[in-house]
Amino acid sequence: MIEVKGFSFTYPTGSRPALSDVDFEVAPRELCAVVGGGGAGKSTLAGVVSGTVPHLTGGTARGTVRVNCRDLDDTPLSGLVGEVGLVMQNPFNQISGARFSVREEIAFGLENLGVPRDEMAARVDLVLDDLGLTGVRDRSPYELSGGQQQLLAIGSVLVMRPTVMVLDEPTSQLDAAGNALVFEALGTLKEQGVTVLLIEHRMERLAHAADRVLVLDRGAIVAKGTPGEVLADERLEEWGSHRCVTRWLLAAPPAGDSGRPGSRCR
Ligand SMILES: Nc1ncnc2c1ncn2[C@@H]1O[C@H](COP(=O)(O)OP(=O)(O)OP(=O)(O)O)[C@@H](O)[C@H]1O
Repeated sequence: MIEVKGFSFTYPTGSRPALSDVDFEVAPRELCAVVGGGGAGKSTLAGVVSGTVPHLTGGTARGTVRVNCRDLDDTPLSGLVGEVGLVMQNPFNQISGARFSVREEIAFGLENLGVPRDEMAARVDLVLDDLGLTGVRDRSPYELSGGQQQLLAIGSVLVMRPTVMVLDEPTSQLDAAGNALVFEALGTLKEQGVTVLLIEHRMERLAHAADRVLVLDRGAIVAKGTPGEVLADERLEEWGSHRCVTRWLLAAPPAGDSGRPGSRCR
């Protein structure tokens, strides 16, 4: 579960806040998409929820960010391993380069944590199966397509069993086939109970994939709601995002939209 309340942040060299008074929650098993134009604050928000901002960047922050009821202000980055996973734009940059096969690459993080060999093998096989990578398990990560490499990046995070995953434009470097693979994987994450924050500038797939959509503009949330509500908003273009009005796009409400699942912190 992600809870962000009254959060503002300015980079050390920033002349204005990158995020201003941001408020939202994402419940367990929910996929919340964040859209907005260039410089709206999307990647900064991804960094905030994954704990790198302001821990690694410095800067001035106000407000609270809690993940699974833990205040990130008081939690060192090492304390988030296994709790929050981050997947970035370019899958190529996320491959360690230290392992020869897909299977070994997925096992890499578990090896570093000293997870026993049998458990590690079982967890890796499960992730390979969940993401449809079993057929390429013995291949070099560098022989995979862009979409498969992004699945590998997702798998390397998923194997750590995070309860929250943040994906910062995971499809921006991929072709249509790669896009489809990643969006399919997002469904798998949700099925496994992962809370997902997806930064995405392309709207096409959000109508069916997201439970909630937030629109950021110059650091502030200017709209939030179901995909049907937000993607049909005439102001989207003003905010630097393209409006999606085609009937087929909004025809089917996303699964689970009738009520928000999940729990609250006490
Ligand atoms: N490391 C940094 N130091 C100073 N300012 C930064 C830094 N990173 C981002 N900014 C500024 O913070 C604001 C928000 O940037 P951010 O990258 O979060 O937006 P974005 O919505 O992800 O944009 P894009 O879609 O272009 O990647 C921008 O004004 C940007 O110039």
